[in-house]
Amino acid sequence: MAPYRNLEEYNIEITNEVKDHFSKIMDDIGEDVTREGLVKTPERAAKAMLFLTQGYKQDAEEILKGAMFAEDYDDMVIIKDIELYSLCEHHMLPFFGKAHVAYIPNGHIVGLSKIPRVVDVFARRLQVQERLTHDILECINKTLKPKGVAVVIEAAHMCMMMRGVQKQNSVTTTSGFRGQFEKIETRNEFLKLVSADLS
Ligand SMILES: Nc1nc2c(ncn2[C@@H]2O[C@H](COP(=O)(O)OP(=O)(O)OP(=O)(O)O)[C@@H](O)[C@H]2O)c(=O)[nH]1
Ligand SMILES: [Zn+2]
Repeated sequence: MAPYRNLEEYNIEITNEVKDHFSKIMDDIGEDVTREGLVKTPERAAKAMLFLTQGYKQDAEEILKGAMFAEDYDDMVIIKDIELYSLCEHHMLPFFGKAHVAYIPNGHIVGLSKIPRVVDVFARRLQVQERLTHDILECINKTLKPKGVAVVIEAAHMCMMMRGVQKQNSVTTTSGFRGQFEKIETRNEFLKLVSADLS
């Protein structure tokens, strides 16, 4: 399913239900939901929440299968610095950062844009960073069946910044490696290329 772009793509019934819930929350926190600036806010918030969680309606394997091409190339392919925005499942506050994904083809390469699309399918759900990392890793491993796949995510969590422990500069790094990336030399080559500034 394509990302939401305009009104018609939102299911009216679900949008209205989520809108009513937001209206109730705003009332519960002490706002006057009838004041001018807030009249459309429950609907906007409902659409924003549905946009940010649209990954539940999308099929990452289908996205990859849609652009797999037979090719002999069997060296490392790295797509780095893929920006991501997700919502932590504990507080439903954003966490955001970058994903670095690599794979070593095994007869098939995949359209490059499909890797960031897969990242988004899993990021646009309620997540923990660890599961997000593994969801991306396992999807590529299962669908593309490469010789190896690696995923590293670096992210900052708003629930640790705006509230709770209130640490502004901590970054969480998670990683997963399958196949040839389980060998230390391959993994190190990937990590070296990801941290290199090529500009
Ligand atoms: N492992 C992991 N933890 C996360 C992630 N996002 C948020 N958390 C943590 O989830 C934990 C939930 O802990 P609880 O003690 O149940 O919640 P809390 O009382 O709001 O905790 P504080 O954030 O410490 O105030 C917190 O430690 C969060 O930092 C994530 O992606 N991965
Ligand atoms: Zn959280």
